[in-house]
Amino acid sequence: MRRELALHTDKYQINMMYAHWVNGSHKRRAVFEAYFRKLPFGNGFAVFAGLERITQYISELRFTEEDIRYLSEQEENYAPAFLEELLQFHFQGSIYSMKEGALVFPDEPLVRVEGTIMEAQLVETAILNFMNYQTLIATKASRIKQVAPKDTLLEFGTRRAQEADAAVWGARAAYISGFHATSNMLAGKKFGIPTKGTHAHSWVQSFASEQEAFDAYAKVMPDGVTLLVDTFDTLRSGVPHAINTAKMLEAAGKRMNAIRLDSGDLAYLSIQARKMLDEAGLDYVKIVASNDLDENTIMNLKSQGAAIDTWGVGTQLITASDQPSLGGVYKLVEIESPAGEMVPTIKISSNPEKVSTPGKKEVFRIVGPKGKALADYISFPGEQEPRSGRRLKLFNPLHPYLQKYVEKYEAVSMLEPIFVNGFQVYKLPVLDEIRRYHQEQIDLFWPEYLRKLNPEVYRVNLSELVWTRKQQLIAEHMMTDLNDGPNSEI
Ligand SMILES: Nc1ncnc2c1ncn2[C@@H]1O[C@H](COP(=O)(O)OP(=O)(O)OP(=O)(O)O)[C@@H](O)[C@H]1O
Ligand SMILES: O=P(O)(O)OC[C@H]1O[C@H](OP(=O)(O)OP(=O)(O)O)[C@H](O)[C@@H]1O
Ligand SMILES: O=C(O)c1cccnc1
Repeated sequence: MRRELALHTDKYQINMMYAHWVNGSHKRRAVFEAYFRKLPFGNGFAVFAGLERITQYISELRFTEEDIRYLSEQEENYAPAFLEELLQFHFQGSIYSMKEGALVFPDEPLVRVEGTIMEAQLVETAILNFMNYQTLIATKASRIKQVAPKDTLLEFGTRRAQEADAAVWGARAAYISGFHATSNMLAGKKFGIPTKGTHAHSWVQSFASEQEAFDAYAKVMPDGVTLLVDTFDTLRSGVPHAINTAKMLEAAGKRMNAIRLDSGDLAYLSIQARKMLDEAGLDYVKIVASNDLDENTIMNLKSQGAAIDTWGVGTQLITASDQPSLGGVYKLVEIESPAGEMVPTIKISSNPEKVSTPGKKEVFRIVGPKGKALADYISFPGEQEPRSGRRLKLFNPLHPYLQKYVEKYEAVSMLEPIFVNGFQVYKLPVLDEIRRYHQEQIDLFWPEYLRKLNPEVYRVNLSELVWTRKQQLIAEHMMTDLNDGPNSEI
C-alpha cells in the first residue's frame, strides 16, 4: 500500500527547500541529527521506536500530481520548475538510526540524516513526528512493564488515543516494551501482535439478567472466556454469577479464563473475588483489572496485595498522559561549504544544555567486562574507534568532575545504516525480534539505571575531539556575535 505522506511536513520545510532552490544552494550536502534533551516521566532511559514507520515513509516518499497541484495554489507562488523538480523527487540520501527497542539517552543522535539540504529538510517533520510519539509510548509502556514484570499486560487504549495512527502505532510501541497483547484488531493484523478482548458493560445491560448475559457469552466462546463482573455489584452479583457460569463450563469440560474488574477498590475487590473463586474450586480463573491504570496505580495496587494477574491499560499509556510529548529535535550538524567541504555547524543557546554538538557523529555503547553498559561514547566517524585494549577517557562536559578511564570493554556501534544513497540496506526485523532485542537491551543495564523513581543518570560522553571542536565553534561564534552585535562599538 502506497502511503502518501510527502505533504506530511511543515510548510516552512517546503519554503526553505524553495528558497534554497531559488538560491541555487538546494544540492548542498547536509547532515542532520535527531535527538532529545530530556528523558520523559523522570525515567532513566527511553525506548527507541518509530524506525519501521520512518523507513516506510522514506522509501515511499514521492509527491503526487495532486500534491503538486495543491502546492501550486499556495500564496508563495512556487516556481513551476521547482514543482516539476518535486514531482521527480525521491530520497537519495543516507539514514543511520538506532534500532527499535534500544535503550537511548539524552543528547545522543538517534537518527542521522545525510543528503542534500533540500531532502534532509523535507523529512524532518515526519521523522520527528514518528520518533517522538512512538519512543514516548514505548518508554511509558516500559515503566508499566517494570512494575508488573511477571503479569500479563494488555493494551486497551484505542478509544482514548489521539486518533487512529496513534492507536495502532502506540499498540506496537507497547508490544516492543513487553506488553503481551492489544485490543486493537488493526494493530494485530498489521503487525502480528496477539489480540485479546473481554466484553463491555453493554453486553450485560442488553440482557434481562447478568446471569443470562454471562451464560450466553460463555456458550458462544466457551474456550477462555473473560466475564466483566462489575456492572451491578461486583461481590454480591458479578462474581457469584461468574462462578455459576464457570461451573456450567466445567460441566461441559471447559474452563473459564478470567473475570474482569473495572471499577471500585481494585485491591479489595480482587482479594475478595480471589477468595470466592478459590472457595468455589476455581483457582485457575484469573483476575483482570482495568480502570484508568498506570504504573503508579499498578504498583500501589500490588503493594496492597491485590490479586490481579492481568492489567488492561488504556488512556494513561496511549496518551502518555503525564507527559504527552517527547521533545525530540532535529539539528543541522554539518553543511557543505561553497568550496565543497563539509563543515560543522552549531546552534548556540544561552542555555548550555541546548547548545547543539557540531559535526556528524557516531554512538558507541561501552560495555564493561561484567557485560553491563558503562556509558555511551560519541565520536566523529574519522576518529580512532573505541576498541577493547584502547584506553578510553569517559567524561561528560556538563559534569567534568565525572571522568574515568576504561581499558577492557566492548564498544557496540549503535547507529545502523538504514538507507545508503537512497537504497534501503536495512532489513526491517519482525516485531518479536525487536521485542527480544529490547529485552537484551534491558539486561545490558544495571538496575540502578532502570528504576522508575530517581534512577542513576547514565552517562553519555563526548570524545575529546568532539568536545574540543564544540568549544572552538562556540568561541568563534561568540567572537562573531561580539563583533557584529549591538555592543560592538562600545
Ligand atoms: N485500592 C486502590 N488503590 C489505589 N487506587 C485504586 C484502587 N482501586 C482503584 N484505584 C484507582 O482509582 C481510580 C478510581 O477511579 P474512579 O474514581 O473513577 O472510581 P470508579 O470506581 O471507577 O468509579 P465509577 O464507578 O464511577 O467508574 C482508578 O484510577 C483506579 O484504577
Ligand atoms: O481505563 P483505561 O485505562 O482507559 O482502559 C480502557 C477502559 O475502556 C473501557 O471503558 P469504557 O467506559 O470506555 O467502556 P465500557 O463500557 O466497556 O466500560 C474499559 O472498561 C476500561 O475501563
Ligand atoms: O477487551 C476489553 O476488555 C477492553 C478493550 C478495550 C477497552 N477496554 C476493555
